[in-house]
Amino acid sequence: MNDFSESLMVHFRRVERLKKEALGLPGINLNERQLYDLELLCNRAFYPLNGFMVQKDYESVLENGSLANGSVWPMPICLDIPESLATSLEPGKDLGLCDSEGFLLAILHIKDIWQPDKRLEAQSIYGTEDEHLHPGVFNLFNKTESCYIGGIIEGLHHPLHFDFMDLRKPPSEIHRSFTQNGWRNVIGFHTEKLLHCAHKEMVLQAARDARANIFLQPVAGIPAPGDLDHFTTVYCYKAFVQQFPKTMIMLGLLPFASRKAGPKEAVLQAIIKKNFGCTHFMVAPDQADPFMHETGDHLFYPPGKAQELVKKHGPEIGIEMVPLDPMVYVPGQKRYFPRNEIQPDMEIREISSSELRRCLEFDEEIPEWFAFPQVVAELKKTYPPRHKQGFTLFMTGLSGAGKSTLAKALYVKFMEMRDRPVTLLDGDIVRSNLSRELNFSREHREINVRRIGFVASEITKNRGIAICAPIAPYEESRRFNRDLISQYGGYIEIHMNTPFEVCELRDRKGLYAKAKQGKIKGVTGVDDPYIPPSEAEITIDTSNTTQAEAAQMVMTFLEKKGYIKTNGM
Ligand SMILES: Nc1ncnc2c1ncn2[C@@H]1O[C@H](COP(=O)(O)OS(=O)(=O)O)[C@@H](OP(=O)(O)O)[C@H]1O
Ligand SMILES: Nc1ncnc2c1ncn2[C@@H]1O[C@H](COP(=O)(O)OP(=O)(O)O)[C@@H](O)[C@H]1O
Repeated sequence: MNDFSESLMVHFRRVERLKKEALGLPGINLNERQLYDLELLCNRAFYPLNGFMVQKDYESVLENGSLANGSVWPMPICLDIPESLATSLEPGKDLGLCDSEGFLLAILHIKDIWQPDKRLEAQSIYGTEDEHLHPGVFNLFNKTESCYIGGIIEGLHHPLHFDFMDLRKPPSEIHRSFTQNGWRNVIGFHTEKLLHCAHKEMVLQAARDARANIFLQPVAGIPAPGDLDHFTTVYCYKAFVQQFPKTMIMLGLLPFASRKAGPKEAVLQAIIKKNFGCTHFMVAPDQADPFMHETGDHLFYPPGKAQELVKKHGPEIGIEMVPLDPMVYVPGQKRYFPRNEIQPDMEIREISSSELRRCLEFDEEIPEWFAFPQVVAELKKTYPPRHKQGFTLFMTGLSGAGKSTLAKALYVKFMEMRDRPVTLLDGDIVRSNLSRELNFSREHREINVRRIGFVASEITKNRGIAICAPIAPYEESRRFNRDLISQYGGYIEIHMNTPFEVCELRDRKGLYAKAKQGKIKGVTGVDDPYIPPSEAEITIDTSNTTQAEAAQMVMTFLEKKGYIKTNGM
């Protein structure tokens, strides 16, 4: 047996022994954030940490920005557990750490269990206790359990990933590749943004100044609402890397749960980059700011603070800070300039991320000075122009307001267009198929409406047209659906605000008559409320609008917003 197979055997025996030991252990299924932390603890990206923090390290981090032994460490890496579990555990015992399906990944040898002072933590790490001002504080107060548990970890398996395995190499392998390639100076570039032409100039400038190669390490972590899916971003990064000479740059993904703690998080990123073998670390003025996608006036931390703090701790960590100076395009000279070198008389060009998204949605050209065509091609696969995206028409209103009639008219129009699959989710159809067991209580109506929203979101995601026509009397479930569906395509709420008296007169199903006679209770508009939508895209009163006019109003809206092209209709 050679050395390699022998060490593999030792590893398998250890895993088998630990698995047996773990059979009788209490266990906990980790959430996404905890899994990312565990992965970086196990693969040594968080070196010198060898487990979730113990109490004295945690307190020292909050007080001094270092571990109890004095080595720089800016933020807690703690495992939070509910109090009910904490009271059943004790130091000296073990806890199994599992993924969301209960698959055992590691064993924690418990050293400490304590209740943290979250206000103190918020103030020390984020610089505020106001959860409305900072998403990291919001998560700490609302999405973090009340007890922390610390101790050394013995890893059995790495958390499972099925995507981009070639880009998920651990620090030891990446470090080895640098050495094999003969790279002595390597600049780590940690990013969560899409990268375009100006970024290439910034990276080239930094590489020239430091005579270094580049390790581009985008974050594969927990997406914020409105973020692109990470499949698209990774393909964009691959396309970006192709713009450099092959021997200059290497791409790797970092499984990392960002806390958006600005300067302190930038120091943590610097430690991680050092552990991957980088000698330099590129830091943006707004690095890890919770509002880094926005303009300078909206940032939470003072611009440049992250660069300052990394520079200060760089010598101790063993990594040199390289400032990433934002560049802008000057069309008069057909080149990029650092923003701080722009003179008042120089004309500059920029495209914000929302502007870029708008250009993609309306199929407008994206200038080559801004983005590489290969990156744009990847973005276009995810953001097809609006007329190729899916969308949901969500009609809401009293029974008899004209929802089904309009829904059917539109269904026929879209079927005639034949460019996207169309699904009609009328209130009655849903009630007799998806929601047969539900009644008309508030709770059941909310479930019913959310179910419709879920189905519509799947249809929209797959680029179809969903036409929904429930009463949907409450704002909560309508808002829930709006937020869910708009992630995948268009969401257009149509308020059918036909007056109650008109609906009552129509009473095609005899619903109102039965309510009047006291035969049924909880009828919307009679003895159950209808809360009108506050932000409907279209409002239609069918007491003074014909069926054809109502359909035309919707089609005109869709055309104006780019969701349909009506030539030939
Ligand atoms: N108590 C009560 N209140 C309101 N409506 C009632 C009730 N009982 C039965 N119906 C009939 O059920 C049809 C579908 O209702 P929805 O599923 O759209 O309602 S909800 O969105 O869940 O509130 C709805 O269909 P439409 O007339 O097409 O709106 C009603 O005719
Ligand atoms: N734009 C309209 N103008 C006149 N009558 C309408 C219009 N839309 C619907 N109606 C009539 O109102 C009644 C109820 O319409 P329906 O579409 O079934 O309402 P809902 O689905 O909101 O309960 C039907 O008899 C229908 O013919």
